[in-house]
Amino acid sequence: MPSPALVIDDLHVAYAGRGVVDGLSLTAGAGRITAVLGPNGAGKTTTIECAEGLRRPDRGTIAVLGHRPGSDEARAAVGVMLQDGGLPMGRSTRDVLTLLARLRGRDAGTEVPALLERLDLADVARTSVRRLSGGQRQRVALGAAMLSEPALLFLDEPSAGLDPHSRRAVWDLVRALRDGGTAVVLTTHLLEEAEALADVVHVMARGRLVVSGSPRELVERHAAPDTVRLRTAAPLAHEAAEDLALAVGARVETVPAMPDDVLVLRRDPAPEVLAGITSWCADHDVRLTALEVGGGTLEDAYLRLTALEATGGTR
Ligand SMILES: Nc1ncnc2c1ncn2[C@@H]1O[C@H](COP(=O)(O)OP(=O)(O)OP(=O)(O)O)[C@@H](O)[C@H]1O
Repeated sequence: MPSPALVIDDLHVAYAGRGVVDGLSLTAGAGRITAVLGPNGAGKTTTIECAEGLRRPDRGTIAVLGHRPGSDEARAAVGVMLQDGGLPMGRSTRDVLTLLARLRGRDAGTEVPALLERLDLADVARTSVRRLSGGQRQRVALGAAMLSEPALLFLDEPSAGLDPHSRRAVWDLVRALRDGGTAVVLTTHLLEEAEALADVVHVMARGRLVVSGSPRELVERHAAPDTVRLRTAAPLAHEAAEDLALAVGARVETVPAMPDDVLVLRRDPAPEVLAGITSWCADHDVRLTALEVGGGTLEDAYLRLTALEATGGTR
């Protein structure tokens, strides 16, 4: 078996004496999408910056295709999806991609128009990056990363802020890179994105690895099997969610914080429980917009794993 494209072994990083990465070890393989997940402040960015050679670890080793991060060999092999700041704002979409293609000695005349089509950017080929929408810029950044054909590509929330069509287009491109043999390392807070893309997920919390596995393994091992997920036209307040749970003998797992969030209840989804939920909603003038039962999602597994970590619990 070929050795992994990225090997992180016993990484330690402290800022002003405060440890933020604490003995982290993980790998990412060629031809695989590896997602690194974790709450804000878990140490994901710090870890990735060490792997990119932008930050020196205090302890531990990192090998990028066998090379030290930041070395010429590692730099030649690594691609990073630049966020807004890295793109030349005054140049047109086509110019940016053409310049990069030429720098890499590629056939810009053929490849750039094809890439613009693929990224759904043909209509804004002549528009300056400054005038593009956030989602369009995101796609230019991904196109730029693709042109460099890296062996190891770091992506930070590649579909953040994109509409659903563009998000799916970006996911297809990321999968195509993976299928071409690139080792893709993805950090994201969008669990749906990790579930759709990742072959392997590493969950971090407080600078440590909590668990690793495929999305399916994590769901099977860590998501609650008896789950009822419901969405309402307006998010339910905490007390209302507790009242509903009490009415049907369930436990509140997650309360919605944002308009599109789901309320997750722990309960065997027996017919009388579902009937109880709908009649509670009718009695309280609450409009149900979605009701799902059964096996959990990666989001359920993640929320349970990171909640356990926060309270120091065991799995
Ligand atoms: N340059 C720095 N100086 C001091 N502390 C820092 C610095 N960079 C990051 N930190 C701290 O290190 C911890 C880990 O930060 P990091 O950005 O790696 O987390 P993260 O998992 O990427 O979080 P997020 O999901 O919010 O991006 C945080 O507590 C952060 O405040």
